[in-house]
Amino acid sequence: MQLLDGKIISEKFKIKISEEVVAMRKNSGKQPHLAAVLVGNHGASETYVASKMKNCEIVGFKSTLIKLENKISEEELIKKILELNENNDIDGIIVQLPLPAHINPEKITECIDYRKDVDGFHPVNLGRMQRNLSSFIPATPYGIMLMLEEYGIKTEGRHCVVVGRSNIVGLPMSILMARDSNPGNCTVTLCHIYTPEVKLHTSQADILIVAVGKRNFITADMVKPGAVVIDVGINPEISRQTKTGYKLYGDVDFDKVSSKTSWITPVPGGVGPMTITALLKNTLLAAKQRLLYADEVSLMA
Ligand SMILES: Nc1nc2c(c(=O)[nH]1)N[C@@H](CN(C=O)c1ccc(C(=O)N[C@@H](CCC(=O)O)C(=O)O)cc1)CN2
Repeated sequence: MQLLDGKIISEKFKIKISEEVVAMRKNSGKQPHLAAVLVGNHGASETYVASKMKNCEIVGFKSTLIKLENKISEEELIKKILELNENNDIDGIIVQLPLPAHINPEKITECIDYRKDVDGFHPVNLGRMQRNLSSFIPATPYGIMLMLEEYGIKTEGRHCVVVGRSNIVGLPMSILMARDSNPGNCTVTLCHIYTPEVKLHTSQADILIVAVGKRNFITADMVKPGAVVIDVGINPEISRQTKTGYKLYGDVDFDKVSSKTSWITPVPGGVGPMTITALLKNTLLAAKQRLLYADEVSLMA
């Protein structure tokens, strides 16, 4: 078993991004700028957004955090996003998920200018991605693709099983792995938490990607010997010893599964850091596109 180390890979990518930012600033005076909208006081979201802002600083981006109250109306939030769309200094916009229950995330996603949608959640980006056209790819699946590429994992002709069909991870992941690309060109099965006898599918996977948000969902008997296992789950649990603080667990029973695999991601330190790095790459791309095609209607080639 070998570890797919997201921490190491993400550091390598961040060095490359920083170098590109230095060159961009020197040649054009432009500095990529990410705006993050955080609604309410969701603890984990606050941590993730803080990490995004810190990483922007590390690679030399500008960043703006817009913190809004939990009780903000959908209309007010849309108004805020439309202002960010119009702000010429901002290249990328993200709205941290989940949103409070009274706000429809689909409606919010569609309000973001797709040319600034560095989360890649807008239907235009999803459609373009499915057609293998230039687009922003959702950060977690993009981070996984970068990791597979970096470690030289062969995907072509292999059977990839994705468990979890969310719009931000499972669904786009299944599209990317099926696309005519490298990584990609897999035979893909997309399962979800209600798929009957999910083990019948997972145990046939050469590449198993799991994003269901349930600790120990994948046990050793569900994994094919020699499989590549990518664990997207982040499940915090209070430490049993200290009863204070928490430890993070994935969706895969790492201790029992890892010895059966050829490659596996740890949690933490696997997919999570790559998610942030992929967002930085998307923001840099947005800034480059805006610089190149400042007066064009469409920014995508
Ligand atoms: N607008 C978005 N909302 C959400 C996304 C997203 O891509 N865009 N994804 C997730 C959360 N997420 C990013 O926002 C995210 C999750 C985890 C990590 C990460 O670095 N995890 C670390 C552990 C961090 C910790 O100690 O808590 C790891 O796995 O090593 C980064 C980003 C939902 N919402």
